Amino acid sequence: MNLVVDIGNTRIKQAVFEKGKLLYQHQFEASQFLEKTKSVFEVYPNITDAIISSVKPLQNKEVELLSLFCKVHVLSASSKLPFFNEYATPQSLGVDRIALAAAAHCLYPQKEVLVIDAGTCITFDFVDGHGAYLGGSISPGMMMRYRAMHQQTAKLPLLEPLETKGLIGNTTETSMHFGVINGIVCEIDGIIDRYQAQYGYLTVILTGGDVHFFEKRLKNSIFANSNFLLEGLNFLLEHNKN
Ligand SMILES: Nc1ncnc2c1ncn2[C@@H]1O[C@H](COP(=O)(O)OP(=O)(O)O)[C@@H](O)[C@H]1O
Ligand SMILES: CC(C)(COP(=O)(O)O)[C@@H](O)C(=O)NCCC(=O)O
Repeated sequence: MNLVVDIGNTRIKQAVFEKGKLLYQHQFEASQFLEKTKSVFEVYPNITDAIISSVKPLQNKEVELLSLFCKVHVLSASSKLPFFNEYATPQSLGVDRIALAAAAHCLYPQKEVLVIDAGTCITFDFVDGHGAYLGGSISPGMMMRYRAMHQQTAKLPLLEPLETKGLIGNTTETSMHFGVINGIVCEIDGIIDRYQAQYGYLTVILTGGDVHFFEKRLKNSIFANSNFLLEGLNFLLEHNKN
């Protein structure tokens, strides 16, 4: 059994896989790492290997704790990859984006795949049909847009995201909600259109914590998969076992 751990900028995601099948997945805050790690090994004592991917500086104690229970692979620019990494600065590429590219390549071999991760940031990552990861783009995520408008203006309130629909906001709140939500929807559809104009038919995956906000609002057809990154980590763990 494998344990995969994805430390994102907002939350930690943890999952257990057996023979490629996801048995369990859970999300929690960074402060709960110790407690959640101990409890996953209590429930799944047959975990033999783990992979940890962190977009934040990794604390030694996190790796040390996992190493008490099983063999641990820390995902980095030096890990063995199942795809060709053509990012011009591979050392600076986010390890979460490496995992997304691995899932794209392993789940959709010989296809052009665009992965959109709506998390703390919104990332676009493209893998071509020859198994080459070309890169993509990074833009502010949904919560970041709400927080930035509040923090960098005198009058705009800090709003919680709202699953509302409309075009013309006639209050401060609806203007902000429509600006954030419609802005992201148009951005995602517009970027998909541009990739399609360049590459023809694409498989498009939408993942990340905010997937539910956007999956039904897009004009392009996409596959929503909240566990895509975790699946990519499981492929990378298998690929890096000796
Ligand atoms: N319980 C939750 N705690 C924090 N964020 C949540 C929660 N549920 C949904 N979200 C949304 O998920 C987003 C983070 O997505 P996620 O993919 O977990 O990010 P990251 O991988 O960058 O940590 C937040 O911006 C927020 O809008
Ligand atoms: C772009 C990111 C901040 C996204 O992080 P997330 O929103 O998934 O927490 C992360 O992948 C990162 O720190 N990347 C480093 C820069 C790069 O990928 O080129």
